[in-house]
Amino acid sequence: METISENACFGGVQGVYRHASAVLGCDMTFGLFLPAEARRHPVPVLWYLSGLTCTHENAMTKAGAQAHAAAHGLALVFPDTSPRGDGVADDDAFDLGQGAGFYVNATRDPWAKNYRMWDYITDELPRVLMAGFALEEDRQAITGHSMGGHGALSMAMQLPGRFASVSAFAPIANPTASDWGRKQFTAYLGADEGTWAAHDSSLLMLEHGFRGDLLIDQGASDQFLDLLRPEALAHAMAARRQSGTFRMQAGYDHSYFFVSSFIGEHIAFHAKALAK
Ligand SMILES: N[C@@H](CCC(=O)N[C@@H](CS)C(=O)NCC(=O)O)C(=O)O
Repeated sequence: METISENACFGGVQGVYRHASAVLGCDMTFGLFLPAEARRHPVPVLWYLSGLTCTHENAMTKAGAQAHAAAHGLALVFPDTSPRGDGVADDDAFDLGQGAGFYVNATRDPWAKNYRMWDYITDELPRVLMAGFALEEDRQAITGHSMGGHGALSMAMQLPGRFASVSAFAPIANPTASDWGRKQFTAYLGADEGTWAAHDSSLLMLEHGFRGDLLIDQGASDQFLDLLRPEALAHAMAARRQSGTFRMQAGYDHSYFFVSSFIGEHIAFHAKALAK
């Protein structure tokens, strides 16, 4: 693993690191914030999965998360959103290919060779992190924005016991019924919609729910509401009688101004769940 940068940040360190990913078949870059406590003992960790067009850098520089993580003694992981590089398949559209891995393991060409973001986030990167840094493997939580909210919710529901809590900012809540989902699942997973359900938070909510603490924030003035379909997840939570909070935030759009407005509440929410 190569250190790209390490900067002092709220008493801790904001690092950026690169490693060779065997799962994705390319080099991957991630951001990791370690609070001051990590110098003395392993600390709990909050994963932040980003949305379309993002690298590890967007949330790391725009969400304003580090001050809150430092206050609660939490580490933050900021992974990239897809495999990268000249030899990795891509598409001209911003919502397919590099920057748009959708947190699935692709089974269709040309994507199958590198696009295994599910395995990367749930298996390979955790092993890299736990081996290399002072992190507590049994105290993890997950959040994400948009496509990353979809990834966070899917992983939390599919991996019971892994995450104490899950939250999401404007998640792609019902991708099997949205052009942010149907297009990508057709490309990555093929036309058989039976394989898609495992990656739809509203369907997973109806089938599994989440055993742990759950918080969703959605801007009521989000320009992508018709693609995100928050109502499907809200209906599923009610039908499942899922404990948790779903908030429509008046006036907020899809941007990082929305994320940064509520990140402090999300981090406090995860810190409380991780302290149980
Ligand atoms: N570029 C796309 C929108 C992409 C977009 O809004 N991406 C969100 C996540 S879905 C994001 O976080 N963008 C990067 C940023 O704001 O830093 C468009 O104009 O339609």
